[in-house]
Amino acid sequence: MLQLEDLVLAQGDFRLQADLAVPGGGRVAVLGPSGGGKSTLLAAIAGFIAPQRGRILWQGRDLAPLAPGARPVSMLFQDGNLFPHLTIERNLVLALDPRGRLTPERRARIEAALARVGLAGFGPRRPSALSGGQQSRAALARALLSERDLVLLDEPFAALGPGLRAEMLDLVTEVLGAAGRTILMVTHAPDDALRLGDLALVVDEGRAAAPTGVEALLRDPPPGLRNYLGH
Ligand SMILES: Nc1ncnc2c1ncn2[C@@H]1O[C@H](COP(=O)(O)OP(=O)(O)OP(=O)(O)O)[C@@H](O)[C@H]1O
Repeated sequence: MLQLEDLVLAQGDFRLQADLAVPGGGRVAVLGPSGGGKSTLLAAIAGFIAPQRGRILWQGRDLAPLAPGARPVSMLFQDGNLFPHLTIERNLVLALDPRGRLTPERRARIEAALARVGLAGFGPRRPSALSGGQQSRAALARALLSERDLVLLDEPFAALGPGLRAEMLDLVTEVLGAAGRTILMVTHAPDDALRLGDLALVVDEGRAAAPTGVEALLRDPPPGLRNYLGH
């Protein structure tokens, strides 16, 4: 379980409060208007922003003393998930060894992860030789390899067309969901929220609300979300 206990985050004049829990293995869409604080929330969980107050706990353990790299968190952004000068294989080995040393055993694990996301044989290529969708798949393979319990996705597929986005979300559910990962994904698209899983949380007016059922939330959205969704 991920617990945000009496949390207050600050970015300049902006303040965000959260007091909520996400069940282990949950797949949660993070919804809310632009500038509401969705990225701020994820950045704090990943350890890029220190809370002003409160605690972030994973399985009862306070994450405060842990630097971002030591947290049980892997993060996917819209861009910049892969180092452009490294092959896919070299990018992926970083999930297994921070110094990037390839061994036959690591090579085999990388190839298996690539096959899992439909990229068998792509290891020797550089990211620039992959399409946008393939790059997203490679980033997912890295998250799978890293074996970190919490996966935070900040609009990772926003640049992809609707068909490809749906495919990637199914892959997230199939590959990371099946591995028991707890997933928080920022999205602006209600369809994506429904596709990801059964929970959603709203970040609006300085507060991150507790996760609730995504279908009920979208059927009867709170006022801030209603305006944002154009209801
Ligand atoms: N480094 C910073 N310094 C000062 N203010 C910041 C900083 N980063 C973000 N903010 C402010 O914090 C607020 C929340 O931003 P955040 O990026 O978390 O929102 P968001 O919900 O992810 O928005 P979007 O959907 O547009 O990506 C905004 O008002 C933003 O201007």
